[in-house]
Amino acid sequence: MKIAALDAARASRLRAFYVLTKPRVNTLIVFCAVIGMFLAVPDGLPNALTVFAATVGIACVAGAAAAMNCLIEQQIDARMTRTRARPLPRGELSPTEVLLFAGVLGGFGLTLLHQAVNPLTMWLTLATFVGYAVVYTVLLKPRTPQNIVIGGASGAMPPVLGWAAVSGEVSADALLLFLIIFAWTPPHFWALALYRTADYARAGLPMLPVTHGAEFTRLSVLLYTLILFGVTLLPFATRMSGALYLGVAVALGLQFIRYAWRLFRDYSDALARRTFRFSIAYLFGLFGALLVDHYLRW
Ligand code: HEM
Ligand SMILES: CC(C)=CCC/C(C)=C/CC/C(C)=C/COP(=O)(O)OP(=O)(O)O
Repeated sequence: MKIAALDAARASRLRAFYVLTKPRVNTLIVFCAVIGMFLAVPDGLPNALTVFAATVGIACVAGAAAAMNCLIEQQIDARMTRTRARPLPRGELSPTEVLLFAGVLGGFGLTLLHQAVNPLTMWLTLATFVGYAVVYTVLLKPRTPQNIVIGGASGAMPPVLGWAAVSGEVSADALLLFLIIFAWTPPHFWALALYRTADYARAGLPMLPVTHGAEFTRLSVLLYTLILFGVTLLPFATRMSGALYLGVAVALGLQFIRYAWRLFRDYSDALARRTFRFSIAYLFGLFGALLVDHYLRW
């Protein structure tokens, strides 16, 4: 009986560490990095060991960045309905444990990238970590409603990291992939912020719907969705990708614009929630199409 209770306590602590790494968000982050690795090889497949080490390394550093964000924002998280069940506000883990966990996980990831991938990828991943855990979380998020536009630069880095891991350089094509996620982030986040405005206001965070109101935010979502549509045409325009990619990008893009237009004209929290969920399926679909198109043209 006692042993069973101990096992359950250990399992729940392990689970708490896992939750700290924001595994669902980071699944898409790592997915985009892996696609970047495959697209970096003009014809053929990337080296399997490099792909494996880079994937594990980037995932570990991204998990460490998420844990640092949870550590820095524990008081804020305690005030928001969406985040108050996280391990720190619930008291499941101590701040020291979280700091150690982030240090070990991030240190392992960076060492792996340096030793088994290349130093460029390690430095770019470290810069992405600092961009999210320090520049976005500490400096921008509590200060300006443009926090996620500027901070989005670190979220847009994963395909660049993947590209650098396999090719040892950052090419113009990799920067196109960066631009796609950079333009995608505002509609992704502001759709959520629209139906979580009360949460952000309670936490004292200057998110766009809190500082500029719902209507301005809905207009901003629509404008960024249009910009995103234009940006997603660039891989085809530069011949990086072919007709299959173009077809998927246009179909997904029109659907995103439809969501954003309806959100602008006829707002409801349910629609904002659906738009947010669609934004995630959209990015999975778009990056999936880049990969399939790459190998069909090969
Ligand atoms: C500054 C940039 C970003 C901000 C502020 C942001 C914000 C958020 C927030 C607040 C959530 C809800 C998380 C939760 O309830 O636990 C979320 C969910 C999510 N985000 Fe983002 N995001 C950003 C960038 C990204 C990027 C770059 C990706 C992937 C490439 C991404 C993928 C996801 C996914 C997959 C979810 C769904 C998680 C779930 O189902 O629980 N986000 N995002
Ligand atoms: C090293 C590497 C690849 C790092 C990538 C990490 C990264 C840039 C993630 C951005 C996506 C993310 C977790 C946003 C959450 O926003 P938030 O922190 O405002 O959300 P919250 O309110 O749920 O805490």
